Amino acid sequence: MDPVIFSTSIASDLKKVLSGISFSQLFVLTDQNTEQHCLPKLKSIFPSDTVFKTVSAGEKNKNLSTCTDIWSAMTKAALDRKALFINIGGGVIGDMGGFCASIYKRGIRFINIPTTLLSQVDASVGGKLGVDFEGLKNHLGTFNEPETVMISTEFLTTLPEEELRSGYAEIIKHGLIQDKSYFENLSIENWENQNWMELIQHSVGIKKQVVTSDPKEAGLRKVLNYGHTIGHAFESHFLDGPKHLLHGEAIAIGMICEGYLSHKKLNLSANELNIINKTFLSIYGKISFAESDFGPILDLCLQDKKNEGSVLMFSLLKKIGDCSYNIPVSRDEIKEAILYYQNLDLS
Ligand SMILES: NC(=O)c1ccc[n+]([C@@H]2O[C@H](COP(=O)([O-])OP(=O)(O)OC[C@H]3O[C@@H](n4cnc5c(N)ncnc54)[C@H](O)[C@@H]3O)[C@@H](O)[C@H]2O)c1
Ligand SMILES: O=C(O)C(=O)C[C@@H](O)[C@H](O)[C@H](O)COP(=O)(O)O
Ligand SMILES: [Zn+2]
Repeated sequence: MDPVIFSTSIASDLKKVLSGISFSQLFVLTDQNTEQHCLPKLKSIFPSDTVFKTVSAGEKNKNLSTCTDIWSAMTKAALDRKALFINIGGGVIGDMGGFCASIYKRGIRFINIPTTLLSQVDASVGGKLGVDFEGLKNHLGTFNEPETVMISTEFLTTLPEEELRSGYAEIIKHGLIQDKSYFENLSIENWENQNWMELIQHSVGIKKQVVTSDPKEAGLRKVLNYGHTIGHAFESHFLDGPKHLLHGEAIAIGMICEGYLSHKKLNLSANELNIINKTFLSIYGKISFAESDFGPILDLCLQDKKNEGSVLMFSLLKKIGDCSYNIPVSRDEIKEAILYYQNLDLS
């Protein structure tokens, strides 16, 4: 069975899925927003002994302390190894809940119901699970696939616009790394009004094709990380402060900086670099930061999972729709790329 179900009637489809799985008990994880906006769409179908657990929302709670809280709730409920864990939420809940399920009693099965655009187009597929640690993105984690992923655009109706916009960055990424015509057909000026299901299905198709050929990121899968070396560094650096960036906003910055590196190191044409810059700047604008931010952001890049020893390895574009990986980049070149972003003209 294809583990990804595109649903137009999420409650009845989940009921059907559950009737086909034998489990001892259900454990349902939400965050405070998905408890309010998404759980009510499904609650009536859960058996009366279902255990519900809600955690605080957002990236700053994607950590071991929240995992401990989740594992305590699972233990208190005496979940056995035939229990089924259901994640209802965005990428934070999917990554962290999947991780908690995969570790508890050496692993119980889980289902993902992604409720943000970002988690539907990207985090839904590929089995990357984990949490942040000591300020580093997804530093602790594992690969493990859910039993099923159920995607419904019904959830997007309550999603704040900035979260929709954040998810759109991963859609643009999919075009840039693998599919030029997908990128060219995105209506950037009118990005809020799209046929979301069509885009989700296309993005999931691209992602599936990549992760099927390289599930554990030995090689090709690194292309999905375009924009993420520098993007994750920005996301981590600004996590606790007033300039907090959503994942998609951070990787949009990363994709501009890494577009510059692509131009410098792989001859991405000036014209295509300009198109990439205009695309991201028109949707995400520009953030400003100080000279004092550079050092910590560069240090964070040193911890990227694609690096080999002390060599920083990037995924960069040869042209739009064609991404290479394992490209060594020096600390000075990263600094130059961030300066390039800082000096870009918004007009
Ligand atoms: N595993 C992967 O392959 C993968 C891929 C991409 C991103 N990620 C990770 O995903 C995370 C980002 O995911 P995200 O953008 O979904 O963030 P998120 O999970 O924090 O969700 C964003 C916000 O939207 C709220 N929300 C979720 N669904 C809602 C709904 N339907 N209505 C109203 N509010 C809703 C959440 O409570 C949260 O406040 C990052 O941690 C990133 O590292 C993982
Ligand atoms: O699925 C992948 O592989 C990706 O790199 C997709 C990214 O969009 C996603 O943000 C992922 O969580 C990043 O993984 P990491 O290995 O850089 O932590
Ligand atoms: Zn991402």
